[in-house]
Amino acid sequence: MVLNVRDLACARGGLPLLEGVSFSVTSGAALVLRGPNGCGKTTLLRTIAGLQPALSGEIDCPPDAIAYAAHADGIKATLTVAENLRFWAAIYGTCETSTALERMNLCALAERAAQNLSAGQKRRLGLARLMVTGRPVWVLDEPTVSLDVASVALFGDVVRAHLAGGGMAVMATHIDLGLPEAEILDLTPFKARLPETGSGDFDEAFL
Ligand SMILES: Nc1ncnc2c1ncn2[C@@H]1O[C@H](COP(=O)(O)OP(=O)(O)OP(=O)(O)O)[C@@H](O)[C@H]1O
Repeated sequence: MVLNVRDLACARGGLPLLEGVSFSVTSGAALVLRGPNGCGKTTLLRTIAGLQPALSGEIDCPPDAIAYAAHADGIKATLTVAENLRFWAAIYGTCETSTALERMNLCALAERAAQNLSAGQKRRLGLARLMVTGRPVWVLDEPTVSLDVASVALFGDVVRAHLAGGGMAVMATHIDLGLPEAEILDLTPFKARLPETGSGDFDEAFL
């Protein structure tokens, strides 16, 4: 399987952010998006995940191949940890949740309501969800926020195992996940040019 992105342009709030973005990710590979705050990493990931349309360009990947993990963990507050994973497994038509519990160190918390988890524990549960989707393309937006050093290492192992099993990952992260083989794509050169207004830098100063 290959995720192909060709000459993609995307916008947020009606403002073009990125243009001319092209890359390919194949099974077993990871791509890390880099760039300053506000450059459009989240916007690009949302576009790839199908949550918003591209301005132009192509994304070649079956939509049901993608599992997206956003800033919000997407967990059900009143369900327990185990119930959350069973809920997601049912949504995605899979059934095995024990591996995700184990690999994200959630076994001891399995019967705790998600609303009573700490921020890092919630994040571990949100990331465990990826494992029960059974989907090969993981699109990850700052997956390590709130995670301590041990949990970052745990998640790095999970991503490595996903890649070794033929999956792939596209992620925005400022943290080293311990994936030396991951390609880095700096989005800075793909900043969209502002529409011609005739007044140049004056308008840009207010955008
Ligand atoms: N809902 C929104 N409506 C309008 N503009 C938005 C919205 N969300 C984000 N933006 C703007 O779009 C631009 C790109 O935001 P985006 O979240 O994609 O950047 P980012 O590269 O992921 O940033 P960071 O590294 O801070 O997470 C920013 O200038 C931001 O203020």
